[in-house]
Parts: sequence; structure tokens; C-alpha cells
Amino acid sequence: MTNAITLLRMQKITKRFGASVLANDKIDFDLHAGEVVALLGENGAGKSTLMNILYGLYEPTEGKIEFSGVQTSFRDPAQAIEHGIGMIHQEFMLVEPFTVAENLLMGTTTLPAGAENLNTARQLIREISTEYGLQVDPDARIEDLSVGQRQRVEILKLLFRHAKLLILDEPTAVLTPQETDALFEVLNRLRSNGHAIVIVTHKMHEVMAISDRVAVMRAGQMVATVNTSESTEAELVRLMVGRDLDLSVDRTEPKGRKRALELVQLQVEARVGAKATPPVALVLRHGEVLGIAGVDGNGQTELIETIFGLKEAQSGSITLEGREITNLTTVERRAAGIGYVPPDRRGVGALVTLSIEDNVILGASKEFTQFGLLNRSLARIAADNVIDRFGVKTPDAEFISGNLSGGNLQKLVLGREVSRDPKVLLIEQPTRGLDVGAIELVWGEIIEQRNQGAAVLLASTELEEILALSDRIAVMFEGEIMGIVPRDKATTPILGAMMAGRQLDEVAV
Ligand SMILES: Nc1ncnc2c1ncn2[C@@H]1O[C@H](COP(=O)(O)OP(=O)(O)OP(=O)(O)O)[C@@H](O)[C@H]1O
Repeated sequence: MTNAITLLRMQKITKRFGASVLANDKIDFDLHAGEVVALLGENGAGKSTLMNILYGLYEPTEGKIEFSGVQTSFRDPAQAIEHGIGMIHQEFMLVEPFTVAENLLMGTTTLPAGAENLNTARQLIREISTEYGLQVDPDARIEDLSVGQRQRVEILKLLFRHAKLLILDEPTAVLTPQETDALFEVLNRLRSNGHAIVIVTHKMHEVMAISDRVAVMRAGQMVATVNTSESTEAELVRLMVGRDLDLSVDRTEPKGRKRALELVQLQVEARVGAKATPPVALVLRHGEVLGIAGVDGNGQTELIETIFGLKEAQSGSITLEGREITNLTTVERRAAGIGYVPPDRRGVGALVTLSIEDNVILGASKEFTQFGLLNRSLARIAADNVIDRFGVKTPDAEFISGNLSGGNLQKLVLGREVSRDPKVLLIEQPTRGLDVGAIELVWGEIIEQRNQGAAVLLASTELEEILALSDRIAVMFEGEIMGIVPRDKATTPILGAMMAGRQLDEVAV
């Protein structure tokens, strides 16, 4: 990259939060036109902070930023976009009832050249869409678009404003493998046209597939920058976590095999607009992990929410160790021994305005109450325990959960549920947003729960995760269980065919 034009130069960037957190420690980071750089690092390493500084969301404590050869400091994202820097977060910022074109015109006082009114804007959208293979119709309503399409609208929004540098924060976390391929096609075109791209991701094979260089952060520092073609996954992992990984799973022979959870003709409430789904029948035994594979949005979330009591069962029954719990509240189900790790850690999973300690006792205050008073020292011990066991990176247990990095918040929620030793553990997307070291830890904890006799229902869109952890694998498609395959019979092609809607007896096992 010696001849490449340096588009961005971040020098000695330091960011402190209060007295206790040094999130970025004298970081140097360069970016050239026409390259894709993967920003890699453990949860809490400081990646989001660095990108948020670049995007004008945070002011650096120290350091300077040069963009296109000019020293800059952005007051806010609007200024960053004006200068050609755009960021796409995991949560999209689109207004659902409006069309693509309307969304792109919203909130701009100065319209990009060539987009003086809705008609010229639509024309420009079509041109950009064709140029980059985005396949976005300017007149489509956001609410009718898939997650992958919405993400492409976000990219379009930035290109529409002439962004030269695009930052993508874990862009593939919510995409299907096909959508990921389509996104990478788009990124390749952007690169060929001289855009610079930073992609924050924890998925090593994606780093290898899409990036030209990898910048590795650890504990707030930039520890290495390497050319992707001259490195390996193993080397990058070592740079990132400081050791080799061991993702092997130590599974003991199942004990007891008693029925833990039984679903009989359970009718789950269909999502608004979706067609009614057939009732679900399922038996989950102690000492097993039953994986639920499926493309996101095929009823996994609704099923698990119904079992936990967040959604009412339309008919049928749910039985926990022989006791019917269909009409119990979530608090009662939790007390009866059901643990729940939702996919959305910032909503259902944790109350982000509360401290870590308050989140650890959430929903279980009885256990921490003595003589009618909350016993704070017991709560602190429980919180410290979760922090230690799960390696939650935080100054202390009083830290506000919402200020944890995404991956650390996930570790907190999972740690809280696991430490209560549930009889049945319902988990959805346990490792979304986690670094590889944390995945190793979480997988180990899930198997440990199983080995100790818990019944684990694990829904994940990551086939690799399902295959690594499950004793049996159910595949869901449009709300229906297409079949259940034992682990020794499960292969990616078989599961893939079922995920696309084929019944188990239609695919060769
Ligand atoms: N607003 C804030 N107030 C206090 N501390 C913060 C704030 N934002 C981030 N931090 C802390 O800064 C550190 C770096 O967090 P950051 O979100 O940048 O990590 P990350 O590398 O993006 O992690 P992840 O992969 O989990 O998203 C963490 O210890 C985090 O708790």
C-alpha cells in the first residue's frame, strides 16, 4: 500500500471515560483509499470507542485526526457525514413507513448535488444502486424490506451523501450467509471505486475473506497492523487474545435423561402479518443440548418467548418436570427453574440504566432478601462472581451496564442466568457479538450446564455453533419444526436443506 493515498490518519488517540476507564490509549490508525481494513479485538478492547470518535460521537481526550490531508475534529455525526465519513450501526436508523427515497431525503437541509427533489433523488438512487449492485428500489417501503436490504439502504444513504469512508460495525451479525455474500460483493465494488472501509467483526473467516489489512486492538491499545494475505487466522487470534484457542467441547455421557421440558401441541402466536404456524411438539431432556437451527425470523424467537412466558400460548401446554407451567408468569417460571438468555441483550436481557450488580439480582430479588431487606453484600458477591467467571471487563460491579461494551453486556446476561443453575436454560444467539475468546468461554459454560444435568434449548443462526454444541438438532422453517436430527447424523447440507424448507424425510439422512 505504499502508493495508496492516505485518506485518514488518526494519531495518538486517547479516550478516557471518567477516572477508571481508559478505552483508547494513544492509538495510531491509518486508512487508504481503496482498501478494506478489519478492526479486530476482544470485547471491550476499544474498537467501538475508536470508531465513535472518528464518527463524531465521542470527543477524544487527546490526539488528532487528519482526513483527506486536513486536520479535523467532528462535533457530531452530521459533521462527519458532511466530510465524507459514514457509519452503519447494527441498529438501523430508518423510518419504517417511509420509502427508501423519502428516508434518504429526510433530515438533510442541503441535498446532495443531483438530488434537488424527490424525482431527481430517485434517479440518483437508481444510479448509485446499479453502480454498486445494491439492488435497492427507491420506492420500496422500508417495512417491506429484509434485514439485508435495509442494510443496503443504509449503505446507499451514505453513498448518496458522497461518503468516502464507510465504517461498518459488525455488519454480518444479523445477515444470512447469502446476504453476507451479497454485502461482500458490494464492499468489493466500493473498494474498486476508491472508497475506504473499516469493518468491525469477530468472525475470523470474514476477516480473511474481505479485508486487505487487519488492525488488532487489545486492552485499549493498537497492538498490530498486518496485511491479511501475510497472516493467518491463528496468528490473528493470538494477537487478539494472547493465546491459542481451544473450541473443542468436553461432553460427558448424558445422565438420567429425564424429561425436563415438554411442549404438547403448543400453538405459538404468529408474528403480525405472518401466517399462522402449526403447533409445536417437543421433548427436552435433562443433560442435553437441543439446538434449534434456522434462518433468523423463522419462529425461533417466538417459540422461546412462549416457553419463557413473554408471549401467551394460544393453545397446548408447556410442562416443566411434569408440572404444567403454561399459565405461569415469567417471574414464576424463572422461580420454577427456567433461565433465559434473549438475543436482544439491550432490551429484554439487561436494564441498561442499572448497575451490573442490580442486573445480576434482576428477577431474583427474593434470593437476595433477608428480613425484608435487600442484602447488598450478597448481591455484590453474586455480581463479582459473574464478573470473574465470565471475564466481564468492567472497573467494578457498580458500573452502569449500558456503558459496557456490547460483548461484555452479553457475557453479563449469560453469566447471570447460568449462575442461577437453571433446570432448563433457554438461549438464543448466545455468542452474537462475542470475540473468539469469549465464544470459547461461553461454549464451555453451556456444555458445563448440560454436563451438570441442565436441559438446554439453544437457538442459533450460526450453524457452526449448533453443530458444536447440540446433542440433537431441530430445524425451524416458517414456524414449523422440519425435523430433529441427532448430532452424529447432522451435516451442513442436511441442515441447510431443512433450513430452506425441506422436511427431514425428504433429505437423505
Ligand atoms: N460511555 C461510556 N462510559 C464509560 N465507559 C465506556 C463507555 N463506552 C465504552 N466504555 C468502556 O470502554 C471500553 C471499550 O469499549 P468499546 O465499546 O469501545 O469496546 P469494543 O472493542 O467495541 O467491544 P465489543 O467487541 O464488545 O463491542 C470498555 O471497557 C467499555 O466498558
